[in-house]
Amino acid sequence: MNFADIPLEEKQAALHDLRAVKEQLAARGWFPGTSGNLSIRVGDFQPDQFYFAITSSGKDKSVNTPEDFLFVDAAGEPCETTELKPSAETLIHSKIYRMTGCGAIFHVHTVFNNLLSERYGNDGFVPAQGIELIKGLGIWEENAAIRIPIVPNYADIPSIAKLIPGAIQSDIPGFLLRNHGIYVWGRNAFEAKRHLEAFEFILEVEYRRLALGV
Ligand SMILES: CSCCC(=O)C(=O)COP(=O)(O)O
Ligand SMILES: [Zn+2]
Repeated sequence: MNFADIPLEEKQAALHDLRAVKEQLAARGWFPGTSGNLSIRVGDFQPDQFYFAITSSGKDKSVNTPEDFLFVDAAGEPCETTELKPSAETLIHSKIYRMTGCGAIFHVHTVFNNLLSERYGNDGFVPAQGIELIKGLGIWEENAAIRIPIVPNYADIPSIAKLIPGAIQSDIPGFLLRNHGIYVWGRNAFEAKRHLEAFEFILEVEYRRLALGV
């Protein structure tokens, strides 16, 4: 399927959903200092041919403008002639889509995801157990224990993208970038947002457990 063959209504729906999620996450203060990026995939998926709408690079994600999003292909190249630049982290989104076939990917920087990725960075994962919101990740086992993967952070985004296949676990829809932020994904925007909120809740509980020594 070529980009031009994807129905206009589907593209407009993706932009509508991206704007709604951007506003909701901005209201939580999850885009400090122009950080963070969001994407939603459109059309059919093949590992080497797919398309997604993604936030433009360097924008204040807490304000709405006509230049907030653009469509790119699997290589991260804009689908249409535009002055806009896709997120600097577009290749990370592209690699996650390629590996998972998911429908939406959200990335935010928060204090809790930064602190815990630093605390557990040498272990390669943040352990979490006994938190009801683990079910928000789609894991419904009794007293589930999970390990949230941590990927080293580099200024060179292709170097990060290369490490992503090793960090993707079939049952954990996200990973931390050390001292940087969190990436989450889902079949659609609703699921990816649920995963993001669940991860952030879990990380805050684990941080506070460490702080309280409980
Ligand atoms: C200003 S934070 C550094 C860049 C970053 O990590 C980020 O999430 C935002 O980059 P983008 O190009 O998507 O605006
Ligand atoms: Zn980032």
